[in-house]
Amino acid sequence: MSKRIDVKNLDIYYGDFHAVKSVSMTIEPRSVTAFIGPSGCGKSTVLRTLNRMHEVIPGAHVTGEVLMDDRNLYAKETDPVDVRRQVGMVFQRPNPFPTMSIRENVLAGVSLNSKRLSKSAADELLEQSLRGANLWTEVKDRLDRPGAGLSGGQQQRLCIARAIAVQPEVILMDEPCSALDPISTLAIEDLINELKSDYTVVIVTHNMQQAARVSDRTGFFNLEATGMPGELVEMDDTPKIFSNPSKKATEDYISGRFG
Ligand SMILES: Nc1ncnc2c1ncn2[C@@H]1O[C@H](COP(=O)(O)OP(=O)(O)OP(=O)(O)O)[C@@H](O)[C@H]1O
Repeated sequence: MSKRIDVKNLDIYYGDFHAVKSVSMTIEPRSVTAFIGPSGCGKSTVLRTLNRMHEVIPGAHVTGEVLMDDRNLYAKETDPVDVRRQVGMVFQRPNPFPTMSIRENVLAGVSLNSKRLSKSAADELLEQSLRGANLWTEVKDRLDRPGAGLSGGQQQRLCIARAIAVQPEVILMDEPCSALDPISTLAIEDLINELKSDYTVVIVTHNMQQAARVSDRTGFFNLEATGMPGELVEMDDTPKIFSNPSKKATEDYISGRFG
């Protein structure tokens, strides 16, 4: 598990609108990479191209390449459903399936991928995924209760357990803590730190302290003006980005001079 991603000359469009231009970067395996930058610069858009969720939007398309350990995710023969199984995603608002129990929520993706599991294999995967998401001890006595009955932070960890259950290589997180209180946020941050020993993790965050706390590498995105495409200004080791960035725009942003 855990793969490297190489993005090469990626241009991203919504119909005629050129949203992000010419992104090239490497995302290292077993590490956390954070995307930061002002609103509208394309952080979430870039994130969604890493598991081909972008193209689900009518008219949306990309040019360029996204390679996962040298396999082009946009090659003709690549099945986007398979890509999304290998590259899982966690969203801003926890989104457990409201009518499903905790158990069903965790195993939902596995059933969708039409894997038939024995009861004991399903139980094992359930426990392993919930433990991986640091939720097992809190829910082990109520696995058949609705997932929607958990607190916001627990629901987000349930969504992470659901993502882990299909055994992905990469986990994408789009502002996973923005709907959570500070205690739940810390729980998710601790979890992100643990997840990187098994997965490649990419997180979009508005919170620069969070990027500094959880990530090994940080990419700063920016756009020159409204209506212009966003671009990756620089990507480097997180301590370097926050203490001695190479570009003035990055320094202005992290020192709060704009954004
Ligand atoms: N579904 C869509 N259809 C058309 N344009 C879109 C769509 N989603 C995003 N955009 C546009 O693409 C650009 C980048 O948006 P994106 O949401 O990726 O930025 P962001 O950096 O993640 O912003 P934020 O920090 O506010 O979430 C913006 O101009 C946005 O309006």
